[in-house]
Amino acid sequence: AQTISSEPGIHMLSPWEIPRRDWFPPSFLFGAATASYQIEGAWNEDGKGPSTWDHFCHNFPEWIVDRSNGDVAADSYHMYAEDVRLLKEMGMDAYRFSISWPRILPKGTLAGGINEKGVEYYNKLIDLLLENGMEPYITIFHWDAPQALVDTYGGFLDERIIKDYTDFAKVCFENSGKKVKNWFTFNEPETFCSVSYGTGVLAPGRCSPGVSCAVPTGNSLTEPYIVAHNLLRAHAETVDLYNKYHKGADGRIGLALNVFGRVPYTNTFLDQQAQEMSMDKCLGWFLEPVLRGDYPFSMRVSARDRLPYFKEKEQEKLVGSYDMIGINYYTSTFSKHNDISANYSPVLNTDDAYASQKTQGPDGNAIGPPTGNAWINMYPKGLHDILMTMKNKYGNPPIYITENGIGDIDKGDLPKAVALEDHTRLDYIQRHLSVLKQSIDLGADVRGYFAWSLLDNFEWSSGYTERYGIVYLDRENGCERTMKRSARWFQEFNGAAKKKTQSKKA
Ligand SMILES: OC[C@@H]1[C@@H](O)[C@H](O)[C@@H](O)c2nnnn21
Repeated sequence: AQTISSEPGIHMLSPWEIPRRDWFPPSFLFGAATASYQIEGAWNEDGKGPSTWDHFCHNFPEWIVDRSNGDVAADSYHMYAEDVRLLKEMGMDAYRFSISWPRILPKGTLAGGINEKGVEYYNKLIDLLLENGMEPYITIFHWDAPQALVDTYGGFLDERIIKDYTDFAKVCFENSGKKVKNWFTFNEPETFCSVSYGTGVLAPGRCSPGVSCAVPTGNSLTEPYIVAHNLLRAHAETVDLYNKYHKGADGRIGLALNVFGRVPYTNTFLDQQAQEMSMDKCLGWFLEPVLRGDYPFSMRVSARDRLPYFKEKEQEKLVGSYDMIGINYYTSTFSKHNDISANYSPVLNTDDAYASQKTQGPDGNAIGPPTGNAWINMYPKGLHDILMTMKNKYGNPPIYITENGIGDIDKGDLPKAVALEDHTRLDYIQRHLSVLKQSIDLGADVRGYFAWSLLDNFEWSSGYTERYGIVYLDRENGCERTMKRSARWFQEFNGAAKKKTQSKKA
C-alpha cells in the first residue's frame, strides 16, 4: 500500500486490510472496558467507604500529574445508563467493568456490613446491560482496595486479605452470580504488585527508601512478591468457592493479565535469554501458578528466598483455577540483558529479570510508531507473538483481549474537535484486530476483544491528561459523552444499524 502518512514507512490500511465483522465468528464478542475508580465518581455517596485510590489522591495529590482524583471521574455512578446506551449504539456485545470493593463492603470486611445501595447500583447496571442484549464481564478487583483494610492490617501485604477478598467475591456472586456468567478475579496483578509496591506509582504508593514514591517506607524487592502471593491465594480460594457454589452450567471465571510483548534487543543468546526472563517476569509470574501451581523457574532462580512458597493444598487449588484468561495488550519493548558485574544488585522486583526494556532497538529505531503517550509504541506483532506463546507454550487456553488501546495526551490543550477525530486510535485498533484475525486463523483460542476504554476516564497517576476512550468525556460540561471516530467505526463494524433493525423485527 502507498505511504500516505507523514511518518516514513507508515502506510494507512488499504480498504481490503480494514477488519470486517465477518472475519470473526458470530460468537466472538466485541466490547469496551472500564474500571470502577476510573469512571464511577460518587466516591463517598450512598454509604461507599474510601478506597486506597481515594486516600492516595486526597493525601498525595502531588503524585498525580494534574493533582486530580476520581471523586467525580466520569460520574458513571449516576450516568451508567448513558454508558449502556452508547455501548448499545455501537452494537457492542459485551461490557467489561469492575466492582468497587468499598462500595459493597465500606469497611472492607463482611463483618463491617454490606452497603445495599452499592449492591443495588451494580445490579441496575447488570440488568440494563442484559435488557439490551449485552453480556457483563465483571472484574472483581481493579486496584481500588478498601482503605480500611490497609489501615487495619496493610491490605494485600497481609494474608488476612485472602479471607476478606474471598468474602467480597462471595457477596458479588450471591448478588449477581445468577445473571453474570463471566468473572475476572483480578485486573493486571503484575501491574498492581510491581507498580503499587515496587515503583510506588500506583496506590498505595509504596517503595523502598531511596526510591522516589509517595510512601518510601516499603521494600521494592520483597513487598511485590508478598502481595502477589496473597493475591494468588485469594484468587485460588475465590475460584474454588465459585466452582463449588456459583458456577452453575455456564459460569466462567479467570483473571486478566497485563502482557507486554518482548523482543530480544539483539539476536545474541544473552538478549534472547533476557527476552525469556522478561516474559516470565510479566506473563509467567501469574500465569504459571494458575497453570502448574508455581512461579516460573527463572524467577525462583533470580528472586530466590524473596519469592514465597505455596503450600501443597494451595497449589491444588491454584492449578487450573481459570476457565478463561484475559490479556491486556498495549505495546512491546526490546529486552536487553543486564551485565551482571560483582556489584550489580537489583533495586526493584522487576530488576530480577536481569533485563532492561528498551523502546529503541540497537539501530535507534523505535519498536513501532509513537501513538500519543510515552509508553505505547504501536507494535501489533507483539500481540501475535503473545497469542502464539499462549497457544504453543501454555496450552492454548480460552482468551479474551480484555484491554487494548492508546492514550491521547491532553494537558488542557487538546481541542474537543481534534480529540473526536481519533484516527490514530482507529488505525491502532484496526491493526490489532487484523493481527487477532491472523492469530485465530493460526489456532489461538481468542473469543473476544474489549477496547480500552469505553470512555475517557481517570488515568491513575496521569489523572485526566490522557484520554483512552473511544467516547469523549467532557468533564467541563456535565460529563457529556460524545462518540469519537473510533466509536463510530465500531458502530459500522458491528453492523449496529443492521442489529437495530433486526431487534425491531424480533
Ligand atoms: O493505562 C491505560 C490502562 C488503564 O487505564 C487500566 O486501568 C489498566 O488496566 C491498564 N493496563 N495497561 N493500560 N491500562
